[in-house]
Amino acid sequence: MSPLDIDPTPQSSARERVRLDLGPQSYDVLIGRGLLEDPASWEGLPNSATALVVSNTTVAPLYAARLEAVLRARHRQVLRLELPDGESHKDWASLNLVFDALLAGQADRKTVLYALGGGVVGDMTGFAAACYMRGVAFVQVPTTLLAQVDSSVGGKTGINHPLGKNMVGAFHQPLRVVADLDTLASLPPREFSAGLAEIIKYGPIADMVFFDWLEANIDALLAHDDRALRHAIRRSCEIKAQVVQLDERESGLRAILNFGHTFGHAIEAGLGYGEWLHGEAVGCGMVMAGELSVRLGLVEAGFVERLRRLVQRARLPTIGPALGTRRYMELMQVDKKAEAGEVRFVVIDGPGRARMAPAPQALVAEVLTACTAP
Ligand SMILES: NC(=O)c1ccc[n+]([C@@H]2O[C@H](COP(=O)([O-])OP(=O)(O)OC[C@H]3O[C@@H](n4cnc5c(N)ncnc54)[C@H](O)[C@@H]3O)[C@@H](O)[C@H]2O)c1
Ligand SMILES: O=C(O)C(=O)C[C@@H](O)[C@H](O)[C@H](O)COP(=O)(O)O
Ligand SMILES: [Zn+2]
Repeated sequence: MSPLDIDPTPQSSARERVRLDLGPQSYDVLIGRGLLEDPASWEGLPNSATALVVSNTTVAPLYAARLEAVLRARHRQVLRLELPDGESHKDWASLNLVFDALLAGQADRKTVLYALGGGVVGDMTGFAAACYMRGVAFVQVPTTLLAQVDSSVGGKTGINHPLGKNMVGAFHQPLRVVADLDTLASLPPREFSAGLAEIIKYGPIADMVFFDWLEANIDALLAHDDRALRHAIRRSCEIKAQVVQLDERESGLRAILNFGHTFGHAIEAGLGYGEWLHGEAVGCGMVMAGELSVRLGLVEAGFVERLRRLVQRARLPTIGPALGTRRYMELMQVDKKAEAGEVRFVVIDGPGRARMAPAPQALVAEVLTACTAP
């Protein structure tokens, strides 16, 4: 059997560990089953007086009690906050609810926040932790596939602005990431597919062996095959860790993790946050950015066909909404990678390699015409 094939063995209880080497801010990403209730997952974290579990109205009823039970052995006071669910609530109002809960609970500088949920909860909790008393510690407990392979790792935190995605935020690394695969059992299929988009992303930008593996195993992933899931999550975290270690604050290289996001964020903001999931917008955005790379003469059309096919097999859209070319252009101006008014895209510079590049407006317009609904 090739090492890339999946052996249909029963679910394993083994835990895996990916290390993010960031000097004094280094931390582990733990990946496995039963991690929420396992005291070993939390060993070594501070035993401060207060812990605040930040979750939302969907995830808290499913998993907060399990996490709190184990945290009660470590913290005298374990508080819980259930935020409203959804991308449209990744805003100042929700952020303020976190500060309200911290102040009402007399949280001090040693308080630890636990972000229990998907990327929305994780990004907001991290940002609240970065701000409260000018910075307290937090732990990521991701419960979506997308959060386990991407958002919980790397320390980007923040909220949306009506005019642009993640426009207000901070870099603030967690103390640890505890990714319990058991939580994925309750994840709706559409959300699972959204997570696959960020997994697929790592192939074209960094690892074509992984891309080949994804082509061979996308159906196993959709079926929640344990070995496939573990491999995909671990490899995604390894690649993200390598990139973040080299360029934590995105002065250059880290921008490759934004492949598909210039188009994708425009879709999310243009529709009003929440109509398309972040992963859906990124899946479609990667195909658009791939098409742009072809038009810039950087990669063969055949490669983008492979990417499009994989995105489709992951049950993600590849045709963007009909916002109109001018509106797309306006929305993309707000992208954080733009410099002096010039939008820069992450392009594929040959399979498995990415970089940032400006692009002539005419080519971007061509891509939008080819890849959006009439
Ligand atoms: N910080 C980063 O590096 C980074 C990276 C990628 C994405 N993001 C951000 O992450 C967000 C998207 O994250 P997401 O896809 O996790 O969305 P999300 O946080 O909105 O979660 C998706 C949905 O699944 C529900 N849910 C979560 N866990 C569940 C579970 N185990 N069972 C059942 N339902 C569950 C949530 O309540 C929500 O309704 C976006 O805001 C995006 O900008 C950040
Ligand atoms: O970690 C990163 O760096 C990423 O770009 C990961 C992205 O998947 C993620 O969506 C991130 O939040 C986008 O960052 P932004 O700076 O473009 O808002
Ligand atoms: Zn993303």
